Amino acid sequence: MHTLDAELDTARRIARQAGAILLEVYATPFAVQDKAGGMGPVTEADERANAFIVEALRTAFPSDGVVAEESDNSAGASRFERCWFVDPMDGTQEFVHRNGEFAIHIGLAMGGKPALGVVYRPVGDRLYWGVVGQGGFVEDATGRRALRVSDTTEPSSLRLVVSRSHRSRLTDAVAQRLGITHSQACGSVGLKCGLLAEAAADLYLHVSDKSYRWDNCAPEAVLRAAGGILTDLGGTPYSYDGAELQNHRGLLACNAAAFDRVAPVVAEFARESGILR
Ligand SMILES: Nc1ncnc2c1ncn2[C@@H]1O[C@H](COP(=O)(O)O)[C@@H](OP(=O)(O)O)[C@H]1O
Ligand SMILES: [Mg+2]
Repeated sequence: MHTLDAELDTARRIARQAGAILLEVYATPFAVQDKAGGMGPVTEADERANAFIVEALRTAFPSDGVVAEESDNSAGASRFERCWFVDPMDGTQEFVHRNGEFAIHIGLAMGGKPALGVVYRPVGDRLYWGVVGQGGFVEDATGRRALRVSDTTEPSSLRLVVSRSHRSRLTDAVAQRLGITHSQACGSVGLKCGLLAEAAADLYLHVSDKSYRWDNCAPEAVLRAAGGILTDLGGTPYSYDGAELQNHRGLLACNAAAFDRVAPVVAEFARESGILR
């Protein structure tokens, strides 16, 4: 079997280099613009990191597809056997609020499934990576540790993590239905999945249709490498072949031990709320 060692080394190197670009801009009084279509804020940092990562991936892997948040993805209707999904800065709102909770996502999907993911938090120099089926690691100044999700099975005992800036009323309602009492907020889809992958949280819910495959490809690969699961709110995995980019059906990320008890409750809630039809 192909090991993906070269892909992993390259993605980790590119993520760290892109992190340096984000930090360079973070140290300046950067301007913030609103993207068209309610797509949220964007800064010079998102755009510079996007251009750098896309160019580096195209040079290293010229025959792969590359879909990136700040690129023109209008060719997205084509399907790729191998496709990179890049979020040059996930958690732009947190970058703007200067709380450090933003990350670079570089994920590789093969045959529409996440195969490899790198999630890098420049503030704190924290790098998560994983290859599905082969495990994953987190590395920071304190060292390198293997990733493994928690084994809590009881839904009401799960530690929920939710968006800091895009928390919805619906997220609180579904948490209440599960009987959850413990929740924390954190910016970035990748950093939330990282918390699950290192067993610092057990469940993540994103109850909106306003996320895209670059938000979840690398996070899903890291989480699956650690033994976790990421699906839409109906419990169905997303396909990452490039044909559809918007996550119309929200996000559910969970440890494997509780997934079968959590997913039906979340799906029923999502159907009642009209998020799933
Ligand atoms: N109004 C909204 N409601 C829900 N999610 C939104 C949103 N606007 C943007 N998002 C998505 O939420 C992602 C960040 O997740 P979080 O809120 O968990 O930090 C954003 O990624 P970007 O910051 O890369 O644009 C974006 O895809
Ligand atoms: Mg994002």
